[in-house]
Amino acid sequence: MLRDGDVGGRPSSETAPIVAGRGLRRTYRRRDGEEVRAIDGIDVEFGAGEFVVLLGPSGCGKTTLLRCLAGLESPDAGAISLRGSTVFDAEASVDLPPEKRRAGMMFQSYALWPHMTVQDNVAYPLKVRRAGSAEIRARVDEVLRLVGCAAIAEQYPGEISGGQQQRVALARAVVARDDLVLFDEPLSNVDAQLRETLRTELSILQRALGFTAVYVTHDQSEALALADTVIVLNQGRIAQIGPPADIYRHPASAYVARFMGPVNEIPGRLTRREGKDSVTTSLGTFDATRPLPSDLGSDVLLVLRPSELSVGTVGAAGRQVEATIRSLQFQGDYVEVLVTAGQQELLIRDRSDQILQVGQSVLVTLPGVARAVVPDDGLRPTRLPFTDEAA
Ligand SMILES: Nc1ncnc2c1ncn2[C@@H]1O[C@H](COP(=O)(O)OP(=O)(O)OP(=O)(O)O)[C@@H](O)[C@H]1O
Repeated sequence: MLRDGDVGGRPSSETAPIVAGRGLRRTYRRRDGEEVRAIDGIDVEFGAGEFVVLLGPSGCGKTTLLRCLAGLESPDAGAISLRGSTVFDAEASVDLPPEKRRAGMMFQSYALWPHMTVQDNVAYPLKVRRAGSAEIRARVDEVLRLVGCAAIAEQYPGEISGGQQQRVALARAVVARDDLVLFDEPLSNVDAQLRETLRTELSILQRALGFTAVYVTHDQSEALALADTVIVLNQGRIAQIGPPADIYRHPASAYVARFMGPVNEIPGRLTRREGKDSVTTSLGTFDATRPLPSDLGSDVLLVLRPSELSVGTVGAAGRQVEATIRSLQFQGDYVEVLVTAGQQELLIRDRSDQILQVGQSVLVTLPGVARAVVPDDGLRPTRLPFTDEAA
């Protein structure tokens, strides 16, 4: 009964992806007349039960893409089909409204209605779809139990905590049991600790109910924690798409590497030894763990995460270089150590309990191989902490 809406031109198919978008483009004209391509030729395909995170800095087009899928925004070009049925096609002038796309939504801007109780808020999407009252009651009870809010069903939003409000909003987004739920930074207004709790709960709920989730965030740790597939956007285009571990360990560009967390970027040149791609840097030559897409002799950056380096572990596997400690910052679980090795600054996450001092000469152990190598874009990160303090 909840699923029999008219959803568009072509018949749905069992094997079709839940979401397929091709050639999506959306241009805005600013007040000053300048055109902004918020999304610029995007192709995507999401399967059943997949958790997809759209990730990138402010203004990269995440929200525009999500709103196009939701039907809240119309692309200028391209086509979108949901479950094999066309819901948008610029050429054929198909553009179904949001209520005909059968997608749950949890958007920052979709706050709970203050004049309705928790259970009425959650029941709303079912009422819009004209579900029967017994069905509504059963669904609302079930989903409020799932998000741990059964006891506050009769309260108004103003009478419950921020965390409870988020859980109720989540309940409202999933109550219709749509196989697609869209999230736009749903946790950005809650404090860090609660955000982690809520994202764990969301992840469990998504696996339990099995819907496809498309989730917008600019928080890379949220993306790594939640996603089956991360799509990193850069100026309206896809910079990289893949499982979180792949994107983190094998970034395709310096842009992606930097966005996924602190990095050491060691400039080098692509070389080959004994038939293997390698990178020659001021700290030595490192064999690549996989063939590199760049040409022999081209300028590249060897990308090393601070946790891949260690301080003072003589005899450890890998390559050791002499360095001087420039700065130390205690972070609880680890100490962030900034060293210089020749002209190269290196940031290290040291998890040992050793006593270190600024100015101390140490051996730093680097991995023996190059796992992440990207074309050198000529930019250098400004995010290394302590850089100003380093002598
Ligand atoms: N209604 C609009 N009118 C003009 N420009 C817009 C409009 N909406 C978005 N833009 C522009 O389109 C680009 C992409 O915006 P979008 O909101 O999709 O980015 P985002 O990655 O979601 O950013 P944020 O994380 O800040 O929400 C930005 O340059 C933005 O300024």
